[in-house]
Formats: sequence, C-alpha cells, structure tokens
Amino acid sequence: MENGHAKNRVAVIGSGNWGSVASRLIASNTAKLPSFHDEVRMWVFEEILPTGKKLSESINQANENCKYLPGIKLGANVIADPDLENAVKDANMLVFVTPHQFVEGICKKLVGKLRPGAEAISLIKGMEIAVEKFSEATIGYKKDKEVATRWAKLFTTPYFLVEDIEGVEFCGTLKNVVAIAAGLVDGLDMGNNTKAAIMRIGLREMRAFSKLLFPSVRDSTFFESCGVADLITTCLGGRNRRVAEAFARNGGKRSFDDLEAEMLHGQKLQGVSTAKEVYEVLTYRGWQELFPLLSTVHEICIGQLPPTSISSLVLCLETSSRVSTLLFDDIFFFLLLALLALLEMR
Ligand SMILES: NC(=O)C1=CN([C@@H]2O[C@H](COP(=O)(O)OP(=O)(O)OC[C@H]3O[C@@H](n4cnc5c(N)ncnc54)[C@H](O)[C@@H]3O)[C@@H](O)[C@H]2O)C=CC1
Ligand SMILES: O=C(CO)COP(=O)(O)O
Repeated sequence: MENGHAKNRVAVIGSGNWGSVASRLIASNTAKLPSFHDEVRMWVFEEILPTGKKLSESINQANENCKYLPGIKLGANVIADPDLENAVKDANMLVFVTPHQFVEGICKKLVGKLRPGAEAISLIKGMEIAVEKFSEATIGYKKDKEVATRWAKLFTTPYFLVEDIEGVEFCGTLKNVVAIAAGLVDGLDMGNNTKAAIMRIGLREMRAFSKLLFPSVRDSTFFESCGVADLITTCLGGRNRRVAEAFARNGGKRSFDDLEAEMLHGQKLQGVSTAKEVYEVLTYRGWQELFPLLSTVHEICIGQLPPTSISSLVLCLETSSRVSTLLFDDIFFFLLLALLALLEMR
C-alpha cells in the first residue's frame, strides 16, 4: 500500500484505557506521515455514561475518553465509531486492542467485512505514552520485515523488532498471571524480597511454558521490553496486581469479578482468565508440577486454595528453582523435551 498509490488507513478496534492511548499515539503519527491518512477510526464498544450520554458521542464532542482515559486529548483526527463494520471498512491497517475475552466475538463479526489485503496487529504491553513518559514496545512478526517496519512507523517511541511472534505473545499473556501472584504477596504483606522471588520464578515459568509449547521461542525475547521490563512494570503497578492485593486483604472472601467491577470501573483484568486458560493446558499436558506458580495462581483465583497458599509456594521456590534451572540448561532442556514428546506419543 505504502509504495503503491493509495495511503494507508488505520482503524483501532477497542477504546479502553490502552485502546485510547494507542489511538492517540497512532493519530499523532498519521497526522505527520504522508503515507497515512490523517483520520484514525476508533471502534467503541458503546456504553451509556451516568450522564445518559453515549460514550462514543462524548468522545467525539470532548475529544477525550472521559471513562477510560480522562483528562487526555486524543487528537482531532481520532473519530470514535460505535459501528464496527463502518469503523473498519476503509482501513487496510487494523489495530486490535480489546480485552482478549472479546476478540473472538469481534473477529466473527468482521468476517467478510474487511478490505482485501488488510493487515492487523495485536497490541501488547504497557506504556505510559498518554502522558508522554518514556516507553518502549516490541513488535513480533513473521518473515515479512517490511510489514513489521510499516507498523513500527505508527509507534515512534523507541522500539525494536523481534522475529518471535509466539514469544512476544506469551510474554504479554503470561506476565498478567505473575502479576496476580505479586499482588497476593503485597496483600499478605510478605515484603519486597518475596515479590522479587515471585517475579524471578514467574519469568522462568513464563519462559519454560512458552518453550515447551513452541520450541522456536527465543530466550532473548524474555529480555526485551515485552518480557522482563513489562513483567516488572505490571508487578509493581498494574491492575492485576492491585486487584489481587485487595483479594488477599479480603482473605479471598470477595471474588475477583466483584473487586474488578468495584475497583476498575469498567476496565478489565486479564490475569484471572489467563490463569484459567493456562491451567487447562497444564492439566491437559500433565505439567502442573513443573509450573507451581502458574498452577497455584489459578487455584487461588477460583477459591480452591486460600490466598495464603502463595506463601507455601514461596517455601517451595527452592525446589521449583531447581526444576527451572534444569529446564534452562540447554542440554537437559532438550532431553526433557524429547522425553515429554516420547511420553505424549505413548
Ligand atoms: N492498559 C494497559 O496498560 C495495557 C493493555 N493492554 C491490552 O490491551 C487490551 C485492551 O485493554 P484496555 O484498553 O486497557 O481495556 P480496559 O480494561 O481499559 O477497558 C475495557 C474495554 O472493554 C470494553 N468492553 C466491555 N465489554 C465489552 C464487550 N462485550 N465487547 C467488546 N468490548 C467490551 C470496554 O468498553 C472497554 O473499552 C487488553 O488485551 C490488554 O491486555 C496492553 C498493554 C497495556
Ligand atoms: O498489560 C496489561 C494487560 O495485558 C496491563 O495489565 P496491568 O494493568 O495489570 O499491568
């Protein structure tokens, strides 16, 4: 498209906290880049505000998402559109940025509605771009570096590209489960050393889980912005951490759903549902014992274990550490993979 005759057109699918930040950032770039149309269509899941006004109308009038990103102007070229089909129909570059539980339904609605040759990116990992503090992002891509570079133009903060799409996806997905564990530790006042241990073990389990499922996943991806940097950010300050802290302080008596609704005002947690999805894989593959942190978080989230079980987990860290060390020694790791493959074949 860029080297052809028409300009690129961008639609952002999602308008929550990060969706609004991304739209703002992208719109500031499309306004400057001659190869892009200025306008950025932002699909809004329509909501009625307490004032009785529609969220999409309020965004277009105030040029601000008063519910999910109050106080920040989005840019005059961001147009909120509650009609999904209309929002995407002219776009050749789609930016998906909704909570993952809604993606499937959205994609079903998009079948047959997109421009031929349209490309899409799934946005992962957190930045503080809305207030223009330093931030970085990692774009995972497969083979076509030209496409990845075109996408990178939309995000002018310092970035780098990683050709490890599964690794990048797993980093962004699994760190939310580790953030729940970090929040539990905070809620139980277990201190910073314990939280650091959770982050260390969490990173190891993230890497081991990803590599067992996709042997092509690269170790180095976990040391990019999408890996260790995002893990630290989310464990120090994120929503998953915050709600998990409240869950532990309430002794597990109030559900995550309740606390999410009360504390986040419409924003969504990813860690609890991700923990469930990961647990299903661990159970299916018989890997629970290899991943004590990922397993325990889910069992705590569903009330099968009390929040204090995170402390027993910490006591077992030495053991899990030994398992992880084994996992990441190259020779042993590949032997283990071969053994697991043999066991699965039986
Ligand atoms: N906030 C952050 O710092 C970051 C978020 N992300 C990812 O971006 C994605 C979107 O997150 P946020 O923009 O923060 O969302 P959010 O949690 O701030 O807001 C929730 C969004 O979901 C919408 N929604 C509610 N019910 C819906 C439904 N039935 N169908 C479709 N949409 C519905 C709401 O209208 C709202 O736009 C998530 O996958 C998140 O993991 C990634 C990096 C950073
Ligand atoms: O990256 C995010 C969602 O995937 C943000 O999560 P937290 O706000 O919990 O850090």
